[in-house]
Amino acid sequence: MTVLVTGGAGYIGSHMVLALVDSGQDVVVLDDLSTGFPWMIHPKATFVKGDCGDEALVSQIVQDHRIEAIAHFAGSIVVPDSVVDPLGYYLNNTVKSRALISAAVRNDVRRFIFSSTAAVYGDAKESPISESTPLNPVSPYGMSKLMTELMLRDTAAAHPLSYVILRYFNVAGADPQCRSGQSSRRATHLIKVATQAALGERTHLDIFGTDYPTADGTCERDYIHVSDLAHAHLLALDYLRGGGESAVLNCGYGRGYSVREVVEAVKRVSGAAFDVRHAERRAGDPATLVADPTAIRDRLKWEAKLDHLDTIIAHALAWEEALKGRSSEAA
Ligand SMILES: NC(=O)c1ccc[n+]([C@@H]2O[C@H](COP(=O)([O-])OP(=O)(O)OC[C@H]3O[C@@H](n4cnc5c(N)ncnc54)[C@H](O)[C@@H]3O)[C@@H](O)[C@H]2O)c1
Ligand SMILES: O=c1ccn([C@@H]2O[C@H](COP(=O)(O)OP(=O)(O)O[C@H]3O[C@H](CO)[C@H](O)[C@H](O)[C@H]3O)[C@@H](O)[C@H]2O)c(=O)[nH]1
Repeated sequence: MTVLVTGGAGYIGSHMVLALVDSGQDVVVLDDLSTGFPWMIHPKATFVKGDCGDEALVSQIVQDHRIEAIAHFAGSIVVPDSVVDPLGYYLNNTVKSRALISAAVRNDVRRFIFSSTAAVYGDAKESPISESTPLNPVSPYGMSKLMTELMLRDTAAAHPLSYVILRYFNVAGADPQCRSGQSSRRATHLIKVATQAALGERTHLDIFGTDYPTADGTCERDYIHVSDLAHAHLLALDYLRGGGESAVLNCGYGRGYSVREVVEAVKRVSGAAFDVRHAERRAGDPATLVADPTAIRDRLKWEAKLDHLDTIIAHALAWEEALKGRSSEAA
């Protein structure tokens, strides 16, 4: 029995593949390499280059490899891009997820894990955010993910399919053994950008907005280590294998850090004093996004192991350093 990981050549999917292989499970990666990299694919995984929205291809993979569960990471992830190209995001994140879910149902795959996002909550009025906080995505990206959540819910009500939807807060860090990490040079995520500044790959770092209604005026986020997140996926898979009911679970630690706190921590951990500038607010940034992790702890018995900001930053720095040798390959 084998797990199909879509998007397994990308940042988070590659950590799921590591977690599966490390625990002795067989994996097929389906990835079109639009933002992923061939060298991110685990040598022990079977790789199929293709589109997760190609229902015939997915059906063939399921039959050839006796796929028991699908972990669906493939998608487009840049929030501002989704505002400029909503139809592209609805195609890649929603329409293609529909085809993948359809292939699962037609071929009797009964377990499905989906990468959703805190962006489904939009600018939430409450903190911390629980799964019952009202859903109000403010970007096509968030809406494209919410639509897939709803398709899964309705499909599971009509067919023998169970799912776990994981709503990630801010994913950061890299594999503690430095086997994978965030590799896109164009990444906009704060910790990635700050580590690049610390290593001299950027001239400076902009803090987007210093007048938010937070303790120090900068936005607060709940940063979760990518390997803790991958472990949550393993537990979700075991939970479904054990007959667990479909569930929607927030993934975060329940502790927020401001942009200034993150920048100071990157300076401390790296020992590098890079240039930090104050810039205008970035459109669409909520002031505070912090998860209430009660449900995932209760339901999956998930325990964070790497929940220290300095640990997340140290691993991100180590990966960024390792990437330097791959500068011609990372885009
Ligand atoms: N990075 C974050 O902070 C974050 C936060 C919340 C949710 N997510 C979700 O997690 C998932 C993984 O994100 P990531 O950060 O690893 O991004 P990523 O860009 O590194 O990985 C996405 C992978 O999917 C592949 N892909 C894209 N479209 C495809 C398609 N149609 N068919 C096959 N492969 C395709 C890409 O080539 C890439 O390897 C996404 O669904 C994203 O929405 C990410
Ligand atoms: O150079 C930078 C980069 C970011 N920021 C700030 O740092 C905070 C975090 O920004 P990120 O870009 O790292 O992450 P986001 O919170 O915007 O979004 C991420 O987390 C969300 C959930 O919380 C979604 O899942 C989304 O897909 C994912 O990109 C924001 O206040 C942002 O304005 C800066 O000040 N300077």
